[in-house]
Amino acid sequence: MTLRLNNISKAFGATPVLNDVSLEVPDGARIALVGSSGSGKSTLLRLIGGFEQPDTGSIALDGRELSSPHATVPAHRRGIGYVAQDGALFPHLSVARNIAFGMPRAARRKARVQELMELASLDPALADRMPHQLSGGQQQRVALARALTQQPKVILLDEPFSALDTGLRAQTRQAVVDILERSGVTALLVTHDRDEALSFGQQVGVLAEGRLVQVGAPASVFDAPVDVRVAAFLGDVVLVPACLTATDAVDCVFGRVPVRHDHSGGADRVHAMVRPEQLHLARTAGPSNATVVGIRSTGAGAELTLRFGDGSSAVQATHRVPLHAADAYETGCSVSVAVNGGIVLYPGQG
Ligand SMILES: Nc1ncnc2c1ncn2[C@@H]1O[C@H](COP(=O)(O)OP(=O)(O)OP(=O)(O)O)[C@@H](O)[C@H]1O
Repeated sequence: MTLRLNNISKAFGATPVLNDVSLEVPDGARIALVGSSGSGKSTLLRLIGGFEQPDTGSIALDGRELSSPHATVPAHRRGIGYVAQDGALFPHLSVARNIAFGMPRAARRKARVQELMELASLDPALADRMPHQLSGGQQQRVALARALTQQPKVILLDEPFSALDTGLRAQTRQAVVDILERSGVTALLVTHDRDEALSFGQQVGVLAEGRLVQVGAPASVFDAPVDVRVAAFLGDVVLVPACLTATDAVDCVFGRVPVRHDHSGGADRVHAMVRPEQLHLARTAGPSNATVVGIRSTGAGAELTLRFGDGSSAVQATHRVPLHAADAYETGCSVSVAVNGGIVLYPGQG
């Protein structure tokens, strides 16, 4: 069931919230939309779910228009399931009754509830528990099982893991991905957590101030962000002034480095972006291009603050090293830093 958003815009009063958003979610795909707080993520889900109407544009599911300037299909007729941030289970109903609640009365069979609990990797022994007797991760899986009872064509997940602590969040996310995969349902997740977005699905979309600024496979969006803002939103960045040579390479503080993606638009001044994970460090008594100006223990290792260049053009970056390698460095020491892989080029400031 392909979900298609065409040129969706939405304002609340005079405040524009979504601006010309188009997106195609292919049948059975999982897509994560990531954006900072207030970027319009929940509003977009609410439009797809039918809880709000777009000002312009249309939403269609497998060619059937759900929202358009001419017609609107009410929320309960869209075949779209919704899982909220806190799961929103009925506190006075057991797990089994929470799940059965979403089923048509005639279909409320114990076997079907058990089937859904199994699909959601929920121990059958939990069937009679009340929501407050479950962990946060179990509550989210019950919420997902309940959303699946109506056999929706699409499931919308609104920051479903944000209330969980770090370990449980990753574990529950993987469980939910497995459940969605088994059920084959098309899923759209919104989150402000970049790691969550990058590990959820086949595609990730970045929302910034109501615009969908980039959509693609997680690795390609992480590797070739369209601008510095998207780059910094999805991961740590090191941005250094660079000089474009004639041979698809730049000269910068790291020496001559190949260009992997050029988003500079032919600007006179350019900046090279690398991820700190690409840096390769070696302590040196010979020629160096950086100085260690700070060392901070992170438990599992150390985070080095490096300064490249000098005076007004100095750039600072942090780089993590494992525990066994941390002893090789001290504040003030010189290091030679090389870049693994190429750089991404953006217009420079000024
Ligand atoms: N019903 C409403 N009436 C007026 N303004 C609204 C309404 N719903 C959302 N907004 C505004 O629209 C903007 C986008 O809100 P939205 O909840 O979609 O953002 P979000 O990206 O999901 O943020 P968060 O991550 O904080 O939940 C915000 O400025 C919000 O205040």
